[in-house]
Amino acid sequence: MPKLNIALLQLKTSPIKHENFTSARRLLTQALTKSPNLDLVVLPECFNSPYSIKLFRQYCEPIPSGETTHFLSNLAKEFNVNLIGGSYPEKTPEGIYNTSTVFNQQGELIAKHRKVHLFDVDIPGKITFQESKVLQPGSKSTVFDISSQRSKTPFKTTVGLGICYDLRFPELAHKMARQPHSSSLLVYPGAFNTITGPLHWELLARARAVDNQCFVALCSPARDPDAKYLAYGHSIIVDPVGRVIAEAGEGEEILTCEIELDDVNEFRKNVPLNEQRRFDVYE
Ligand SMILES: NC(=O)CC(=O)C(=O)O
Repeated sequence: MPKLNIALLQLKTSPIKHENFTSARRLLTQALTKSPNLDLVVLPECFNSPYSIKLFRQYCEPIPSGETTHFLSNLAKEFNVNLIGGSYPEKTPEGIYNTSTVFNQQGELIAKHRKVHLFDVDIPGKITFQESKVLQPGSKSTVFDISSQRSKTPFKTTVGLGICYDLRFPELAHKMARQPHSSSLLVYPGAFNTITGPLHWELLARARAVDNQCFVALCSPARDPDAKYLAYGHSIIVDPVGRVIAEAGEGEEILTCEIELDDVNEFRKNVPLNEQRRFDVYE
């Protein structure tokens, strides 16, 4: 039975970029001490800086030539682990993107996702956030294959990747999880907040898992009570049936879980939604 061992590193971000690198390395070291068979490690959205419209410009860097990409690539290679580098602001000639990079065990950049749906909301008296004031939206869905030689049960599987607000859009998840990609796991580095987190974080993770009959993993930054933006925390992993199989609290934490990849095919066989869809009716 192929099993994927995953760790979500719910780290507390600092305004000092290098402190975030130190935290990522420290948590990864602890995670591997606890679970030496880790196949995939995930960092949170905006792991190298505070999540702030005012700061994206200050922290942005080119990918792959910037220091954060170098740091992540070296980390993946040094620890011999597949790594989803949360997200960080990417500087390009056409503007800034909120971008997630993925590295294999050799430290090679194997995928890059630019947040497609920008977090533009206004809930009066509660939260106003307008990513589009500073960021450009990505225009592609992202899937990639990972394999692992670390695991006791070597495997190859397809993973879909979104960032935070992307989670609210079932169409993007469907695209990543249906044929021809058939992702068995959808990963979203995400920084929901203390307003929308309690309302929708778990609900959306479970909804995307049930819709697509796959595992869903959301990796949040830890909550920092002194920060302007209060991240929700509660990094979470949901199985293809929609059950929460691991959940963190609010503070800095490493969430690890063993994912039985065969559960995806089994549940898709038992409840064959993919064969039963009626696109003739929906279109
Ligand atoms: N921060 C986000 O991109 C999304 C979010 O907080 C929400 O959808 O709620």
